[in-house]
Amino acid sequence: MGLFSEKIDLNLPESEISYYSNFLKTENASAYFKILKSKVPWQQDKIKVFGKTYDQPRLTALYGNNDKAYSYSNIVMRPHEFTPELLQIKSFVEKEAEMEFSTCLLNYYRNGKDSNGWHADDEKELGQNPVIASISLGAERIFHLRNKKDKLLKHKIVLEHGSLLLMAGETQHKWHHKIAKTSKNIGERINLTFRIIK
Ligand SMILES: O=C(O)CCC(=O)C(=O)O
Ligand SMILES: [Fe+2]
Repeated sequence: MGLFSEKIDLNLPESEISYYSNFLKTENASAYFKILKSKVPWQQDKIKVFGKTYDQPRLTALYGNNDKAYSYSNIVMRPHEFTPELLQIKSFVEKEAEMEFSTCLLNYYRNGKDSNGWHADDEKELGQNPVIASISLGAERIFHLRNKKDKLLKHKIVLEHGSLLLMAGETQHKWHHKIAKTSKNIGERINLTFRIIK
């Protein structure tokens, strides 16, 4: 893990969110990016919006230590077996979060046009008050948070290469989050979100 990793608590109401820049050393983060980009069987899912079918604006993959599927927005994902690199990252994250995860959902944002719309990770198979641990590799993207009840209550944070974002407590019940599209000419990004699927 990075020598200068520093924990920042976001201190937003109705949430428990902390951010660690340089959670992974830059060179390790770059090596993970490269190997995951080439090794992961990235899949293109379809989403349905008002009855029309579109390509989801990013590629994804699911890894898990059980065979439990993960379903969200009409997509059912089946897990692959963890690879050595993912198990290594998982163990770093577990040490910081002081808990074990069963599953990792990976997102591959090919450029600034790829995105992840407003949502909460509140599916019932994630359990009550799920802890979500999110590692960012590659291009920086802005992570937007918006309170579900008070939509004027918003926050944003830049997710840097090698960073860790931890969301816990009632965050998923009270807040939505998204990765917005950007017209900036930016590179690719891989995101890993560790979860427990029951
Ligand atoms: O790419 C990110 O940082 C967020 C991913 C996310 O919210 C999700 O997969 O549920
Ligand atoms: Fe999410």
